[in-house]
Amino acid sequence: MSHRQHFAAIAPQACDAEGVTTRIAPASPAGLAAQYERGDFFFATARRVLLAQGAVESVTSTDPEILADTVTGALASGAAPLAVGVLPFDTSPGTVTPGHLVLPRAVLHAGQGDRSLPREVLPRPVSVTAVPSPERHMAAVRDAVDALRARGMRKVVLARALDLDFDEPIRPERIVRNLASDNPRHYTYAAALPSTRTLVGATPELLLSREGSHVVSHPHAGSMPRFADPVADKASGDALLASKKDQIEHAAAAEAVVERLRPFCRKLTVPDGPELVSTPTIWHLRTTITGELIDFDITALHLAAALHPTPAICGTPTDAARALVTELEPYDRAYYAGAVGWVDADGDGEWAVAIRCAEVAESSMRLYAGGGIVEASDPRLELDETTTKFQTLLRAMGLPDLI
Ligand SMILES: C=C(O[C@@H]1C=C(C(=O)O)C=C[C@H]1O)C(=O)O
Repeated sequence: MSHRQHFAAIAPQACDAEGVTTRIAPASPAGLAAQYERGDFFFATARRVLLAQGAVESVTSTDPEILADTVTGALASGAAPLAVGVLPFDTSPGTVTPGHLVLPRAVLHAGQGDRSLPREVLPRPVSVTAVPSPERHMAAVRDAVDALRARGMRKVVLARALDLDFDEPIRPERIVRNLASDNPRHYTYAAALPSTRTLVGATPELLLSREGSHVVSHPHAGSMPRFADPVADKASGDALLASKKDQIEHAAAAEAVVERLRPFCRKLTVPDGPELVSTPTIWHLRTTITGELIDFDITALHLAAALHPTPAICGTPTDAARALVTELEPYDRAYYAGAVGWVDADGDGEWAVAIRCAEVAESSMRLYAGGGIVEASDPRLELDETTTKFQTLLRAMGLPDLI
């Protein structure tokens, strides 16, 4: 039986009888972070902050093309100035996890500015479970390397999860506020999922932005840890730039983004090689790809759906890598390594890669972290890389020493 729905479910929301979105006067970035509540959509970038509340309509489909077309139609009717939401990791035929967008009841914007708020305190978990165990993850990396060779594949991205249980409710608001002040140059996000869970995270990686005819994507791939000692820190960044293994891993991601953008663009600008960038916890290789669109009817959401999943979070070739992820990871990624963002009635929008994140339930949460595996990958270093990647969330929760 196919789980694919060849339609999008459009649900008018009963609580919003008037079906009109209110735009509220510009607020301060810190003010919007302070206002965010579970159930809202929050998206903070280096340039602006968006807070969307309530829903006049929601659009849900397992087919990303149908989702994008349906959202475009709903926005054209003028019900709301923009739509916000998530795409799952698996958007292939047969996926069980739908993309989900809402046309919000209220949209609040803020421009650049200070967004630091008093540090929020979160509880300590009563139990921590690694899924799979660190040993099993290293074994999966070894299996992945064997499979890459046996199947003639270039790269696969393997992730692991961390399940935390608490003896009191978790307030995602607090995590979001800490993430937003820790990561002012990146994309801090919170999105209500079709389950009652909330996806929260702070990612450095832009899948796609569209502003008029101008499109930008910056795939990240290749990672090394940051260090408190400036000499060790610089050496780690330099080692990343010089690492052949990481350059190979990166090239797979950058080349795929260029290939997938090419049919949509009359001009594409691609630098000769990647640059070194950092988050507070990790160094990355990044390529910034810019283009000029041929057809203005292609929205940011259509483009994001066409690019996703990139080899930065899946692998190369895509279908074989996705199948290997399903074979080797003992859980369904759901929205981890999906995309999160917004699209407006002009087709403009921003979609970030949904990594460095957690799915937050009532009193439990699951954190995810993955890394690209190529033939030269070392299982121990890959395990350490995922440990470093968990730090974005763990620091925001005041738990830097948890694992
Ligand atoms: C998959 C993740 O990160 C991705 C994998 C990277 C890598 O393998 O070097 C780098 C950046 C991200 O595209 C993650 O953080 O979970």
